Amino acid sequence: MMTIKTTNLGFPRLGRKREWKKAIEGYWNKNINKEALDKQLEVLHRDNLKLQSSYNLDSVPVGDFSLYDNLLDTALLFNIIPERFQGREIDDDLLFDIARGNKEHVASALIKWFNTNYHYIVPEWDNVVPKLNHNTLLERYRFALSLGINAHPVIVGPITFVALSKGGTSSFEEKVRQLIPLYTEVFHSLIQEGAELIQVDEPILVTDQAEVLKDITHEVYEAFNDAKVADKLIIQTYFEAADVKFLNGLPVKGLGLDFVHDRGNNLKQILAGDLSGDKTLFAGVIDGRNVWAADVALKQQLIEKLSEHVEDLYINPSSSLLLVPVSLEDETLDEQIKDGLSFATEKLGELEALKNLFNNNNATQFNKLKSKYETFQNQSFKNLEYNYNIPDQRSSTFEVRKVLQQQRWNLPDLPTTTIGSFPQSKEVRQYRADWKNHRITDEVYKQFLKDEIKRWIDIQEEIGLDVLVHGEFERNDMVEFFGEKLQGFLVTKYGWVQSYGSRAVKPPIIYGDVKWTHPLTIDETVYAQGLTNKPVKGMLTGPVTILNWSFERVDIPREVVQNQIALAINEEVLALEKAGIKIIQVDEPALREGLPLRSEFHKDYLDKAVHSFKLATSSVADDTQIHTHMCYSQFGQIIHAIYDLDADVISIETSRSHGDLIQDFEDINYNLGIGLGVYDIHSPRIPTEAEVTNAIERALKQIDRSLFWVNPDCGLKTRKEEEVKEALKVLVTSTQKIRNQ
Ligand SMILES: CN1c2c(nc(N)[nH]c2=O)NC[C@@H]1CNc1ccc(C(=O)N[C@@H](CCC(=O)N[C@@H](CCC(=O)N[C@@H](CCC(=O)O)C(=O)O)C(=O)O)C(=O)O)cc1
Ligand SMILES: N[C@@H](CCS)C(=O)O
Ligand SMILES: [Zn+2]
Repeated sequence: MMTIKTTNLGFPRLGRKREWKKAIEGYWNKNINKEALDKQLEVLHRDNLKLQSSYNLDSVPVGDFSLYDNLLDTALLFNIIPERFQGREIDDDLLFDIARGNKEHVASALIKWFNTNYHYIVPEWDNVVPKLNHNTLLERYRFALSLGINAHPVIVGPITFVALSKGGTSSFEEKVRQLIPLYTEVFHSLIQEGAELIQVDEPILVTDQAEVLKDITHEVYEAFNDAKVADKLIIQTYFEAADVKFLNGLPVKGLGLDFVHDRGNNLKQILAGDLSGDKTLFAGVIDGRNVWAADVALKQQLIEKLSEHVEDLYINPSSSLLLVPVSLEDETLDEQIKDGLSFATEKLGELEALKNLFNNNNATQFNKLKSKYETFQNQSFKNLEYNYNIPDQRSSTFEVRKVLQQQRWNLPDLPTTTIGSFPQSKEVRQYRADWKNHRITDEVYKQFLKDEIKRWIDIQEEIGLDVLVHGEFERNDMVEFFGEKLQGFLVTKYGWVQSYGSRAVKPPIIYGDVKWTHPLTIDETVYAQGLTNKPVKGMLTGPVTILNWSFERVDIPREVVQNQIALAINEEVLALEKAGIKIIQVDEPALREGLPLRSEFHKDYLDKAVHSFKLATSSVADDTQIHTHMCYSQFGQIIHAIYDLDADVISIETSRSHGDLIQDFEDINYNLGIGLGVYDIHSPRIPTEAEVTNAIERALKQIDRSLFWVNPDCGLKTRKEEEVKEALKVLVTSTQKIRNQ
């Protein structure tokens, strides 16, 4: 049996107690200076490297640590600076301004990293002059060497970098060609410093785009070969299967393939002999984006199979561990469930156990993990039940429902509303933290929530909105909150995962059958409704989003879990309706994110998503109005599925995409209620009346006026109270003026 080696593709930068977030926000808020920030981050970076190294990895990744986002780091390295920020010194303050915007300029766009809930900063090519700036990757590599750690640099590859960029007049190929000498220079510098492996992330090569990118991919890696750097490069892919034969034809040292999310297709190609003997394989055998302990016995078999076809084998997580929490160590979870879990640190332990089994014939760790896995599996958390006898179709058509709903509410022309959340102020978060830590009683916390709801109902009435919301003050997050209340979920204390910049989420863990056992949102919603004669919209998160933003079990079909969640949400929808709440919004902002990276799998995904949304929402009476909301979405590919949801009203983010998105809806003759986001909530900037009026009027040229609603792009939880009040006043005033015309 050959010797195997272990490595990693990236580690969470947040820190066990979110030290990274606290340091960076401390600097932004001017609580610490740059020197202190650098010092704190250096400690965290060093600890991350040392921790990984302590698991006997043959190589530890370096370059994954960042002050905000890796794609942004690469953009700065190659001087791809947005035009409006050009001319400034290339330093960390520039990096933060590009990521967050400043008084003068808007930030660069944030987009989901493939099918994950992590967001990267989109590089902008307008009027850029690519060149090599300060070589931060070399600096980070030297840092690892100075700690005596055997490390390999990680960088996003040129094909993926350009594919995820926007702007500029040059073609895709021209942009890539401009980058070749710059990448080459960086690779040279690293090799000179002693790098034996360089991990070049090219996840774009597992998507539908891979086919048309073959020629340029070939050209780039041949050029690296001519420059004598390719023999150190590993082309790293993840999240889907790659075309192994094609990648094998590139003159590089090795390939990184995902053997967890590849639907078996990477393995098939390896077994078919598509990888030649001179290539090193970096096999992603441990799930890098879920929290379940590996079935080590199964992994042992997988490694055995691979080793029969590969001469030089590394095993590693299937993707960067950025997508999972840092460590289980601080969690006080039910031991039975804890046995079944594995966060980033524990995953490194799984790799070490497998390595010791194969190389040293030492099965001690392996047997321990195997027995834990079996203990967890033998528990009866799941019965896979989801029998149901409820409709997945509204009983009447939209035309009939619309008349009945209008009779009930008599809403004005162009009704105004918001998306659900109001500011999660420091005070709101502090009250919740105090309540969770038993520093205040349930009564005090509940009274605070009531006061906050009342204050915001009054504000909404004063501003003149038509459909009000209670504000979501009782929620830490739109998914974690439901995870806390539904059976079958558990929530962690420190299981944070970076979502964008310094913002993190704590995805709940679905460990068993999901069930609704008691009302989730009734108290707050009914209380809010009792304070006003205007309708208050109930506010729920939909099954597709709850599933996507949780860690789901991998041994239960997704469809089963999704439908179990749908049934639970359906119970809540009916409970709200029974309590007199007849407008109910079921948010699905993650519907687009979960779309498979290969179009051949889209239909199956979308059919199941639509079915579960309809299970959750179709049981209501005709005159109950179902809303849904989506944001961060590129709608083109999923527009038909959105129509099929048959929601009475959809509110969507549009302000950043201007007219394009409205066109998508017009193209399919979308004929249901539609609320267009008329201003960008990610920016503290207050929109002008002219901007909002213009957004509404432009949309009304394409959308039937009787179907049209006016709302912000998304929830307002990250904004300050004054910003929200001012912006909503502008929204209502602009709408009223258009009504009166
Ligand atoms: C719509 N978005 C969401 C996504 N995914 C989700 N699961 N949820 C989403 O809403 N994906 C796409 C986008 C991403 N957008 C965001 C927006 C905002 C955040 C965010 O603000 N995250 C917060 C953490 C929020 C939270 O859960 N807070 C808890 C705990 C608060 C806390 O830190 N408490 C302190 C003590 C109190 C204090 O002093 O402040 C502590 O425990 O130490 C709560 O409110 O109870 C963030 O800060 O990162 C994320 C994604
Ligand atoms: N109702 C949620 C949706 C966010 S996507 C909110 O308003 O925050
Ligand atoms: Zn949203």
